[in-house]
Amino acid sequence: MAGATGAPTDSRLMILDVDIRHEQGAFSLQTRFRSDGKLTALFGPSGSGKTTLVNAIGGLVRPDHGRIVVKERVLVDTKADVFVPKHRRRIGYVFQEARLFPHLNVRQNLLFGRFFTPRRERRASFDHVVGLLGIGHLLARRPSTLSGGERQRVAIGRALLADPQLLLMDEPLASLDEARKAEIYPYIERLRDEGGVPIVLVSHSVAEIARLATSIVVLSEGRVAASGPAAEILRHTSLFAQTGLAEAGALIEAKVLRHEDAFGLTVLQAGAGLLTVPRLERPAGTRLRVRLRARDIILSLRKPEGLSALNVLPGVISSIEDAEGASMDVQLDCGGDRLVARVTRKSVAELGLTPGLPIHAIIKSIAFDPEAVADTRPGTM
Ligand SMILES: Nc1ncnc2c1ncn2[C@@H]1O[C@H](COP(=O)(O)OP(=O)(O)OP(=O)(O)O)[C@@H](O)[C@H]1O
Repeated sequence: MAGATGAPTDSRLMILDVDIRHEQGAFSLQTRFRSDGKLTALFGPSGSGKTTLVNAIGGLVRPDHGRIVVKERVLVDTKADVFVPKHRRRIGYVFQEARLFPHLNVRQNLLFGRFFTPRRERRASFDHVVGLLGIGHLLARRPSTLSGGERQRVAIGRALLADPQLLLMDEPLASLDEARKAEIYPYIERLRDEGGVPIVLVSHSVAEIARLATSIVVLSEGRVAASGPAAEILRHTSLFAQTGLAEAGALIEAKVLRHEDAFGLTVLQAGAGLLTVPRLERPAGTRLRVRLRARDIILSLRKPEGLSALNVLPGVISSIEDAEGASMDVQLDCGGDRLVARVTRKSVAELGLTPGLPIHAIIKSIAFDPEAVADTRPGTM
C-alpha cells in the first residue's frame, strides 16, 4: 500500500509538498502528501475536501496551520508567517465552467491570460499553446459560438499563457457529456506530456484518472487515504469502494505489435505477454496505457484450455488483501506487470490462493474498451 506521504521514487523535482490543517465549519481538512507527478489527480467522494485543498494551493483559502510548497517555492508556512497571495503564486486555474469573457473573441480571451505576466517572464508561446490545444481555427469566434469542449480548451489555453508554475483544474470536464469528454482527453494528455506545466486535476471519475493521472491522491473525509503513482494506487480497489469500484484495477504499458485484419484484432506486447484486443487504429510501435479492471480478471490454477477468452497471462500471486465485503484483491506479478484480480473470499479459500503461488490470469477481452486505452510516452505512468 502506498504510504500517506507518497514518497518520491527518484530525485525528480518535487512538484507539490502539502502538509496542512484547516477547519471550515464542521469540516476538518488534514492533509499531508507529496507528488512529483506530471498530472496529480485529487480523487474522492463529494465533500471529501478536494476543492478546499485546491483552493488552499491556489491561495483562495488560507490554511490554519501548515506548509504548501510548489516546485520548491514556499507558498504557505504558517510557522514562518509566510502566505503568498494568490496573484503572486503563478498558478493557473481552470474551473468546471470555462468563465471566458463573452464580449471578447477567442484570441482576445487567450491574450488576456498573459496580460498580468511581466513581459520578461513570458515563456509560453502563443502558437505553441494554440497548436497544443487545437484551437487555431477558433481564434476569431466569440465564446457563445463554441461547444462546451472547445470553451474548456480555450480556458486551458488562457491559463497556460499566463506562464503558470502549476495548473489547477477543478473538475474541468464535469459539465461535459461523454462525447465531449472523449474529445478533450487527448489534449489534456498532450498538455501533460508536452506542456511543461505540472497539473493538479480534481476528478470524481476513476475512468478519467486512470486515463490521465501519473499520481493520485485519494481523499476521504478531509484526510489522505493514500497517495502515490497512479498505477500503484489504482490497484487497491477498496480505495474506490464508494465511487468507481468497478473501474479500479491495473494500469500497464503495452506496445502495438501487429494487426490481425482477418479477425479485426490488434495484438499488443506487454511485459506480461501478448494481449489481443479489438482492432485499434494505431500503428505498430505505438505505446499505450492499458487498463485491466480487477473485476474483469478471473484466476485459474492451471493453464485453461478450450476457453473463448483470448488473453491468458501466467503469473505469480504477490499478495492478497482484504477488500470490501466478501471480496479480496489478489495482487499478481505477471512478467513484471502488476495486475490485480478481485475475487471472492470463498474462491481464495477453495483454490488455496496464497502469495508465491503460480497462477493464470484470464482477462475478458471486453476489458479493453476504447476509453481504457490512451497513447502514452515512457515515464508517464
Ligand atoms: N465556506 C465553507 N464553510 C463551511 N463549510 C464549508 C465551506 N466550504 C466547504 N465547506 C464544507 O467542507 C467540506 C469539503 O468541501 P469541498 O468542496 O472541499 O469538497 P469536495 O471534495 O470538493 O466536494 P465536491 O466533489 O462535492 O465538489 C464539505 O463538507 C463542505 O460542506
